[in-house]
Amino acid sequence: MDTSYNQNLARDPPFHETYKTLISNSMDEESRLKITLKNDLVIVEECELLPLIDLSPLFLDDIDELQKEGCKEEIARAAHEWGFFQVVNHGISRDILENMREEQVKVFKQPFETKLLNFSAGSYRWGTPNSATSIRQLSWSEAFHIPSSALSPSSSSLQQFATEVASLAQELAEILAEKIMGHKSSTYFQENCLPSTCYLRLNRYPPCPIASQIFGLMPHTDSDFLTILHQDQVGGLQLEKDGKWVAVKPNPEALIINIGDLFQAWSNGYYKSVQHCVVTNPTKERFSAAYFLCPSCETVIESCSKPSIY
Ligand SMILES: O=C(O)CCC(=O)C(=O)O
Ligand SMILES: [Fe+2]
Repeated sequence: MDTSYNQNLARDPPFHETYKTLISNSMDEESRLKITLKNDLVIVEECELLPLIDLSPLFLDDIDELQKEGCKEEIARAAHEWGFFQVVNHGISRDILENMREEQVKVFKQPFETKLLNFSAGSYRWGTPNSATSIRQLSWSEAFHIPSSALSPSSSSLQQFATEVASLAQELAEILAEKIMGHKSSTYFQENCLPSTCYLRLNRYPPCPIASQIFGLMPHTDSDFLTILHQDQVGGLQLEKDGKWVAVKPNPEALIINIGDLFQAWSNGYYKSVQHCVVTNPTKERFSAAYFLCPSCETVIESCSKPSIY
């Protein structure tokens, strides 16, 4: 066995050992039924259609109002029709993104035992809680879940990323609110989504030897207002569109935005919180970082129009 393999073993969570029974049961089941994950919903080719929005009109001073409004309209339309979109010229520099990723890789390179020390504090998780009864309920990934306010200056590139991405999230949320309320909105998101309630999730998806059968991250919707995601170039993110899984093609210049359950409720169903998942890769590890715009538990969320469907 070579050294790099040993190093990987030391840092990877013990998926195989822990889920031995579920994995071997599923192997038997697969050979009997010839099923794979991909049979659940039809997969279309990597999606070129996912809206890609140039945000530069929002940040340029010498741009006319019409162009700004056009950009805001595009954002609202994508949130309504897809619940997911990509943005370029988002104002977060390549340096900040690269430094954040470098720091993220270091955090995950720690030995598994060291990462586990954060487990009880709730900031580290791997796999899926013991409740899984089938291999399809497992996630082949590990993650750090960090409230923005807990980022220490020693993790300055993570902090810098969180600060920049937080202000982009606020800006997008205000635009979405403005478009649905029909007037410039207030400071609602600034007041209710504070650094202590918003958080950063760093995800790592180790290569998976049984990639066709197991999710990297099970299908779910996000429960926040909106999420901003930065993924690497490996790919694996899929979202549900018209009853199909659509693969999101990585774009090195883009950040991915998705609407969460709270915005869906707040907008009375106008903006869509869409199911998404991550599929595993047999040979490559994958990293992503997500910022979740969340209010405090006391915030009352009411639909902005009546009759409310929630
Ligand atoms: O890793 C990804 O691409 C998606 C992550 C995600 O959906 C999440 O952390 O909620
Ligand atoms: Fe998600």
